[in-house]
Parts: sequence; C-alpha cells; structure tokens
Amino acid sequence: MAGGKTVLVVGVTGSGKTCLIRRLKRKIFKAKKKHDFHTTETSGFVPTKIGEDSFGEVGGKLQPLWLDYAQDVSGIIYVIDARAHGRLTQTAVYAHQLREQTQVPLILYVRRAKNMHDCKRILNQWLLDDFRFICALDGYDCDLEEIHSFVKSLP
Ligand SMILES: Nc1nc2c(ncn2[C@@H]2O[C@H](COP(=O)(O)OP(=O)(O)OP(=O)(O)O)[C@@H](O)[C@H]2O)c(=O)[nH]1
Ligand SMILES: [Mg+2]
Repeated sequence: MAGGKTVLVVGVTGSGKTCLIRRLKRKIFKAKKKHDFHTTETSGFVPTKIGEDSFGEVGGKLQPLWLDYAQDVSGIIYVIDARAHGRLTQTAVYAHQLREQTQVPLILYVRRAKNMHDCKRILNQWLLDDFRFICALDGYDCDLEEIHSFVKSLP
C-alpha cells in the first residue's frame, strides 16, 4: 500500500503510550513544560495522524482486545515503563502473547531504564532479550528517530 503506515501502540496502563504519541506529534524531544506530560487514562482506541502515518493507542485497560486491533496494522510499538516493577511480569506475559499471536513486526519501547545495561538486564530477566527494542533513557533524544526508522522499515 502506498502512503502512510498504521502503527498500533500498546502497553499496560500508565506505561507512557499517550505521552510518547504526543512527543511524536509535537516533535518534543525533551519535556519542556509540565503539562506536556499531563494525561488521563485513555479509554478505547485513539488514532493520531502524524505526517502520513497513523499511530493508534489502545488503552492499557483494553488489553484483551490488543490482538483484535493488531489485525490490520503495519507494526506494533509495545511501551514498557522499566521502573513500574509491579507491572513487569504482566508486561512480559502480554508481550510474549502478542508476539506469538501475530506476525506483525513488534518493537519494545523501554522507557526510564537507568542505563543501557539496566535495560538489557530487565529484558533478559523477563526473557524479552530476543525482541527488537528501543531503550529510551532519560535525556536521550534519539528515541523518536529510532521510532521513525522502525516505522519506515515496516512493509
Ligand atoms: N516526564 C515524563 N513523564 C511521562 C512520560 N511518559 C509518561 N509519563 C508519565 O506517566 C504517566 C502515564 O503516562 P501515559 O502516557 O498517560 O500512559 P498510558 O500508557 O497512555 O496509560 P493508559 O492510557 O492509561 O493506558 C503520565 O501522566 C506522565 O506523568 C515521559 O516521557 N516523560
Ligand atoms: Mg493513554
């Protein structure tokens, strides 16, 4: 299909999906104002057009429907908050399930890891180390570019 790609953005509640899409839309590399990151829980499916592409967030509460939403997309971005320790088991189980159940290219977007070593340790701990991933460290500006190159690489 010519034109834009459709990307599904999933992850457990509060993992940072809305903020990420907002940064992509407004090309915010670093938080400038407090309200840039003020959000409320997303209910249902919220598509956001960014250039030619469309990024659709499914709220974490709709996890049972992630697979349904994944049917007609080019790729999936799976957002993980590395410091949400209590949610990591669930996060890993859902990531494995999603990858087993769909052929759609999937990338993990891991935010708030302390450093690359910490990020890899977490992925390793939850057997996610063979997933493609982006490690979005605090103050790291290149994560949006990495997302754009993932989207570009999609069929
Ligand atoms: N400073 C900062 N805070 C963030 C960032 N991403 C997420 N947060 C914080 O985490 C909270 C939850 O982020 P959301 O983007 O709403 O999470 P979500 O994954 O969309 O959650 P649901 O819609 O409930 O599934 C936000 O209100 C912010 O306080 C970020 O990049 N920078
Ligand atoms: Mg949200």
